[in-house]
Amino acid sequence: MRQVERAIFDLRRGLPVLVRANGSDVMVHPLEGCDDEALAALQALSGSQPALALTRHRLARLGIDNDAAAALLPIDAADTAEEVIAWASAEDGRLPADSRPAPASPGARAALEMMRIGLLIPAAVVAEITVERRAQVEALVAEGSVLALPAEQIDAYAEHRSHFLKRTSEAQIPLSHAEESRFVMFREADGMREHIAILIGDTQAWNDAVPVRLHSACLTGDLFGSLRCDCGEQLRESVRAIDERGGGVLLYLAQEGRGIGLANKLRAYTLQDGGLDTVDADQVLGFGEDERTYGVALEMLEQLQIQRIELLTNNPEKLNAMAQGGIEVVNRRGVYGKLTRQNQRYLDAKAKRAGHWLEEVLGQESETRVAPFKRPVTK
Ligand SMILES: Nc1nc2c(ncn2[C@@H]2O[C@H](COP(=O)(O)OP(=O)(O)OP(=O)(O)O)[C@@H](O)[C@H]2O)c(=O)[nH]1
Ligand SMILES: [Zn+2]
Repeated sequence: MRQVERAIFDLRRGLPVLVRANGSDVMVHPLEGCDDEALAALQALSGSQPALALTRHRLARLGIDNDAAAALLPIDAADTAEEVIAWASAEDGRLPADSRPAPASPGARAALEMMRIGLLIPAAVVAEITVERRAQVEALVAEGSVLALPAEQIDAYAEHRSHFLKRTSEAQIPLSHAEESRFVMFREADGMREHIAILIGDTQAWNDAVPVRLHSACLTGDLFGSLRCDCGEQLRESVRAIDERGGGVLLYLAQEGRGIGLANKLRAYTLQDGGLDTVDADQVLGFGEDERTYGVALEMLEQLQIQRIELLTNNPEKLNAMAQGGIEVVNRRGVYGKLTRQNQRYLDAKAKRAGHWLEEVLGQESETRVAPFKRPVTK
């Protein structure tokens, strides 16, 4: 596992890494930080012409239907890094007319997975190592200049990361909306992300169905009171509501920007300023409408020995994730922030495109895509 973490650190610093997959090794360079020099270096080192690995979401944005999660686009020797970056992430990015996507190799798929774990733009330039260059590349790996790792390790990492949560430390922190609160910190095994469970009230006196809020981090809203979203108000309102209901848990999850990370969320905001809604802006960057998974939340609930819950959310996906993870959700309560001039478009998109139950805030005329909450069947 440690090799994956090291690789992600190198990629985040803009360095290429070598991914070994089924006997065909590929050199991977993140799209972020890719320039003409990097393209030329990748070509020289690998002995082959690099290609661009893109997600299905980005391909859809470029007008290409792709059943698989990713595909590879050829990069011609005459193409500049600026053009390649535009294909991968510009709102008006267009492919050359003769560009045809090829199926993504296991190495390319693993490359995109690393970009996602590293919270980079999910696009990478990959180049297959030719037989002639193999010895030279292996020498670089042996001397420690290039890091190498097998594609399977990256797949396994993505699958298992939620199962290695360590309860690291805790403390009593009285909050203005809930004086009796205890912060319990959990760290993922790789040390890259930390999540916090805030235990509110006297845990011995909690109701049989524990009020639970799963709150995904939003630095801009939670901390600075951004008016672009409703997160900060939902956070404080949840703490208050949990306290009022006799105590429960707020899981503060390191899933900034629906899982795409703060850097990408800021990019997405700039795209929204150009007219796109929150879902389309993420798609331009290569992301799906919601990149979050709730394995970490389920693991935290398990470690806290919570099995029956009342969930504070307007998001049907969270209910599904809990029910599918074996948690019994006996009830749902909405949690609302104020409607503002600046967040109306965002809340509209949440209701219309992701089916969030926001009629209370937006008024009855807002059409939501899903039926009201019915008690889900649990295992
Ligand atoms: N990518 C992206 N993320 C956003 C945007 N606005 C807010 N977010 C993120 O959306 C997430 C909202 O998380 P939550 O408040 O837990 O959940 P929710 O999906 O709105 O569902 P509720 O439980 O009903 O509040 C946070 O991670 C925010 O950072 C945006 O425009 N783009
Ligand atoms: Zn927010």
